[in-house]
Amino acid sequence: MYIKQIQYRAFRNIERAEFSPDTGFNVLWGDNAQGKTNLLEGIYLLGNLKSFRASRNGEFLPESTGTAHLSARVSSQQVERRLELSIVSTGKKVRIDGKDLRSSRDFFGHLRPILFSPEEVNLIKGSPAGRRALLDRAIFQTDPLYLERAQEFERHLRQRNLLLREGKPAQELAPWTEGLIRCGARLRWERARYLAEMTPRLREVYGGITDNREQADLVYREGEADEEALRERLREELDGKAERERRLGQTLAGPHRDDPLFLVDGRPLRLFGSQGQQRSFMLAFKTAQIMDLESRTGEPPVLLLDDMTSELDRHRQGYFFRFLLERRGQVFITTTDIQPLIKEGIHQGKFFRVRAGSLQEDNPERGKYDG
Ligand SMILES: Nc1ncnc2c1ncn2[C@@H]1O[C@H](COP(=O)(O)OP(=O)(O)OP(=O)(O)O)[C@@H](O)[C@H]1O
Repeated sequence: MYIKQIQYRAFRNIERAEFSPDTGFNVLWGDNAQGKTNLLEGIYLLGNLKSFRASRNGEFLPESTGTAHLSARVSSQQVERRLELSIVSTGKKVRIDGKDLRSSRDFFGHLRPILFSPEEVNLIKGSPAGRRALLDRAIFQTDPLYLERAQEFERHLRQRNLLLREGKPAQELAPWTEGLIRCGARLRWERARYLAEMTPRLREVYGGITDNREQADLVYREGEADEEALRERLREELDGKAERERRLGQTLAGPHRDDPLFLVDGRPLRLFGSQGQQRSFMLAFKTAQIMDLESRTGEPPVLLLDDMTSELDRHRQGYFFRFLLERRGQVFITTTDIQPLIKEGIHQGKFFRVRAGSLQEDNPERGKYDG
């Protein structure tokens, strides 16, 4: 899977930009606040319809008004498609090959970008919501329907919480409790199943980064069980908390309260992890995610690496760049300083200089490595 060509119009500080990326490495380099991350964000939006850093549509628009347009020609499994996204402050509209889509569901899966950004490392020590989001985003990349199932769960959760807050009697709550158990057990099952497949890879990669001096693990509840057993378990949890739920007016058990455990040598990183361990863990998580997605879809996903050099030391960078250089696949890397990338061997591909929201192809090292 790769982007053949991409266009931006009136998107953040990018008035108009258009480029044809390399099928391998693409380095977007320039000073701070020039628009490098905005360029990555545009790609991320074309894959996920949701940003990694903004929640309101208005934030994408210059002066918060007008319409932003993003479009890309994407090649996947030998099929080329044109993905288009228009954003106004009140919503988003999507088209594929010039046709309006009624549901965003049909938009997903044509471009699957995986992002590695420095801010994400903080999720490991932050609130459980961040760790859940990391896991949920990874699952959504493998199965876009996961989003719909998560939304269905949210709907039941909101309604059940409302009834709890209003102190409604048990019989009025019952259908929502049943729905919540059904949807909640399903989400737990999908999370456990995903992790059962990806954690062996994560352990292996983490071992590689630390020369097998440390062992990583990611534990989500008790692991995989069949859906029926998970339903029974959630029902018991809710029964046990019924009184407190009434008092507090909220649902106290379910996938929205779970906290996936990120462990090194059996100890939670959240409590005991050093900065270095958190970074290594995130690197291993992302690498395992890439490998997993690649084996499921049969083609490498598009990688977006936002300013990695600021976050990883030479050893970890070296490990990751060796992995990237060995695989096929399209990669977009932003940086203020290209020298460390060139030292790691990333001198093939295309270099784009980013200045005040515009970009120009410009390889400062051209010629040096030819032949
Ligand atoms: N909605 C918007 N309208 C106009 N300009 C915007 C909008 N949102 C962000 N910007 C501008 O985009 C620039 C930031 O771009 P970006 O975050 O891509 O920087 P960057 O090149 O990645 O920098 P750094 O290296 O510091 O991460 C800033 O100049 C900011 O003012």
